[in-house]
Amino acid sequence: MPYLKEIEELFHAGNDHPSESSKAACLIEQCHTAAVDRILESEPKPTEPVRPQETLITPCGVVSAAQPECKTTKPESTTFRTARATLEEKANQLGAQHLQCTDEKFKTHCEPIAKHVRLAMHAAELRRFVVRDPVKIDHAVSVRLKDGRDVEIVTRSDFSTGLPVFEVQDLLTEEECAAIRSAAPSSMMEESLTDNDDKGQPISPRKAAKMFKDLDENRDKALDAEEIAQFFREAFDLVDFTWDFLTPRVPNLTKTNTKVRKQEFIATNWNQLFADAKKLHPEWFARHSRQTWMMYSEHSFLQSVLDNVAAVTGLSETLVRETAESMQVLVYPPNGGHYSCHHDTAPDYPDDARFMTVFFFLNDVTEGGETVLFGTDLNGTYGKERALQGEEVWGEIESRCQSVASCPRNGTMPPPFSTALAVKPRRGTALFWYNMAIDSKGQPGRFYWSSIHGGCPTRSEEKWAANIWLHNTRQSEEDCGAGTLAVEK
Ligand SMILES: O=C(O)CCC(=O)C(=O)O
Ligand SMILES: [Fe+2]
Repeated sequence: MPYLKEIEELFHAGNDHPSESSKAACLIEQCHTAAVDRILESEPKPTEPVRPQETLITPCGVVSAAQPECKTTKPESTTFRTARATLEEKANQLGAQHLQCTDEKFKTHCEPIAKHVRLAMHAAELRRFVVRDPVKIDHAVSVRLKDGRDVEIVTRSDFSTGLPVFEVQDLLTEEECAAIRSAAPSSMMEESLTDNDDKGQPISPRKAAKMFKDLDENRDKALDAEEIAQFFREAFDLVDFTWDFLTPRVPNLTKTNTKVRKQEFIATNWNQLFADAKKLHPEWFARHSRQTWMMYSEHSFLQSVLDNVAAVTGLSETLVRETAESMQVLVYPPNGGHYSCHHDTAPDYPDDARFMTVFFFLNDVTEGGETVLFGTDLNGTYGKERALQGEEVWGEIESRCQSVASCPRNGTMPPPFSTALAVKPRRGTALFWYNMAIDSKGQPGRFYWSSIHGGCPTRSEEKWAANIWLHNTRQSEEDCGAGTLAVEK
């Protein structure tokens, strides 16, 4: 038993521990280490192949300015840590404080633990989050899908331009696009923005007075244009408007008198104003689209779509199935259907965040409807530092990209987004990007503010699209997840 000798040696090496208890602790530690080492050597390869390393980066494998926490080139393996934690836990359960690492004790205590660890390690390996190495813009890698088709994964943006973004043409077949569209008829879809229930009804004076007080942040007893804009954004998802639209609807408001006092605030029928805006200017709202969700359990053909997501992202099929939210299908009406710039996840919910976005175009759109990654900067105009900034910088960028005026006009992006990546919808193409970094523990961690993006207004055609979001935690089937594969018997 080679490991026993090793344990003995290690025990001698740790013998200078002063007290009996720390000696025992040391012994257990060594015992664990030896067991884990042994398992690492004998561990059979997982049944599901792990993707080739050169196309992937592990949490700290590629050191980049966008990942300052990843300074080491050789991080401690997550697998090892998980295995160790499992051992520790099991050892404690077995009352391991008094465990002697004799051959027999090793057999009775460490071996069963080892078996457990082997399973844990396999599971850990399959659940390793990896970020695809973007290499550089236009870098292309070919991947064979399960159905034998070859697709190319092309880097459209990398860390130096703000965010790794990849494009895969024809990841969905024509038939898959058609099947998704017919399974989700637009008539059955819901408005993406929940409608205001009090259509046209005035707000009661008491409620209005309270709202006014909350909105008057600078306490000058009047709402200025910025405070009104914030009110519209928060209450109605109205992210854009013109003064000309407001003046006939708000008493005493003119081109020169741009403040709304309490009396006028109470006298204005804000719900009517909102209803008018909805009818006359849908492009002013945060989004104008309809949507529905498709459960993987109800549409079996989507399982192979998930497998293809695994193939191109480099994540295991297990991880993709466990972390995928149901597919969200979207349809944007012609003439102004859009989704203003936003993040798909928020820094405030690190415990269950949408780690990755995989976005599919389900039809060709000849004009308009581009997906724009507003946080990217393909010419490096703003420098790498911008991607590392927090809310102070990105809050300002977000307020600038919310209006549809930030979208391409005649094929070019207006400043200050002239160098942002804009992708034209093409049937079957998938775009994917990361909403958060993988931290040094191999887990999704720091939020990427630069993942801000949006869907630009449609022109004469409608636009169909779908999202598969991969979370940083397992999604239960009721929560839309795709379920677990029986790989860890
Ligand atoms: O339609 C697009 O291009 C973007 C949609 C989007 O960002 C979303 O659904 O979260
Ligand atoms: Fe989005």
